[in-house]
Amino acid sequence: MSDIEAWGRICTDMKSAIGQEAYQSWIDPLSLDRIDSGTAHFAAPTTFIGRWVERNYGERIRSSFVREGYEVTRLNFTVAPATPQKAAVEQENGAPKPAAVTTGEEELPGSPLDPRFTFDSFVVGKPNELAHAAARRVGEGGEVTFNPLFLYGGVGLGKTHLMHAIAWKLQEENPGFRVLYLSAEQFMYRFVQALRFRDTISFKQMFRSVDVLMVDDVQFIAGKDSTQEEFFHTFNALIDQNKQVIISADRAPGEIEGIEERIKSRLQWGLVADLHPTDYELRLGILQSKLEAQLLQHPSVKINHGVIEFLAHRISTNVRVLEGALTRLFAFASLVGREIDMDMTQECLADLLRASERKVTIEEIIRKVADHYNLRMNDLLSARRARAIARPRQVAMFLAKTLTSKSLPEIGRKFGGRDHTTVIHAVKKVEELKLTDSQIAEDVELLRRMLEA
Ligand SMILES: Nc1ncnc2c1ncn2[C@@H]1O[C@H](COP(=O)(O)OP(=O)(O)OP(=O)(O)O)[C@@H](O)[C@H]1O
Repeated sequence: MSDIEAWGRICTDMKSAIGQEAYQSWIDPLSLDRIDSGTAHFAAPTTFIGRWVERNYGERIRSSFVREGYEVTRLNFTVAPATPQKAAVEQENGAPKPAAVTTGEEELPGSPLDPRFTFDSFVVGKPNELAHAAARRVGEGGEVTFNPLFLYGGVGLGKTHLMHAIAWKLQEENPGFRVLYLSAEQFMYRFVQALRFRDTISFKQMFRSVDVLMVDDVQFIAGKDSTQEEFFHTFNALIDQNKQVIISADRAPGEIEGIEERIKSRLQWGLVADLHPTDYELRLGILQSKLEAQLLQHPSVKINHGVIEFLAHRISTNVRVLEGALTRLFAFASLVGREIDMDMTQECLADLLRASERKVTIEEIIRKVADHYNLRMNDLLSARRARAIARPRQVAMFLAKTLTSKSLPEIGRKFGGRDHTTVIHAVKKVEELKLTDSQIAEDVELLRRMLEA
């Protein structure tokens, strides 16, 4: 089955679902370019059409792709004229062309902004509160206080979401602002094109004429000397004019290898804010907000209590994976007409659950337990039998048994060369205490969460 055939079938369904007129205005002008890494890439005649389709038909298109057997979690619209074949077909059919809507944005060669990535849809928790607060401040415009704003963090933690949210907010607050958002890869592509067509003057003029420049994934220019040089000049020119620059990367400026020292140092001039890995509470908050959208889209699907908590607990890699898991569950449930329960979750997400299994080590457990009870690690490994030490040691052994796949003798060895029967006794003891001693139950739960976060 080709991607195009699948898209053809989706189009036929859409036509009957949304009506000929809406179909003609919004869906027909799109052409599917390719599907890769969970994203369906379309060419759309204008940014406006792409944005409208995302807002009004995005969920429907994504779930239609899932029904066709594709794991599509995102749609990406790039402004491009209709393909020659499509244009020819349109001419033959006399089909009306969609009205071209010109937005200020289209004059700049940036990437389209995702309409879902706004501040309203960004869930804030401890791990991302600084980055969010800084992004909000910049989004509100006004006096430039920190320049550049440098946002960094691991894969799928919300850097692009925050960048888009800033761009939306800036455009909303200052409709005349020239905000240019693009990836570092696109920056390089534009630059190489300019060199090729000997048009670097227009390139420089265009980049220096913006009010706000946002460059996503700047680590991409590592090792690309002339692009770095040009980026450096553009960056300096804008900062000199007091124009806001916002940069994102997957690590802190000082840690990006292959970038000149002078650029690294400039990148640290303003505010460097990182997005930490998500914790359980943040993941729960994000899932709850995404759940609302899924329930709206699939009103007949029911989800059992505990499933969301289970996902927040088990999938701790990145938010994109978490979102994809929820989308997949809902698509599956609506397809088979069953409610989402634990069995379905385990079965449908087996691959994701396996991949995100976090390997907790016994050393980590000993360290965390010692910290928690204000002891030294050596106390837990010692032969001392005082209750203040023996109880935490039993808790640590219990956690080692339940959170790792190590055998009882191995655990015993790690705890100062103890016998496996001591470990069995500790596990039993903590299991009993959890039922009778609420303090122990709380300690164990807290430690488990910390270790699995
Ligand atoms: N705090 C959050 N609240 C709501 N959604 C979030 C949050 N963090 C991440 N997401 C969602 O997770 C997905 C991945 O986020 P995003 O693309 O911004 O990550 P990224 O950090 O730019 O990743 P990459 O390193 O791959 O470029 C997006 O759909 C985004 O909306």
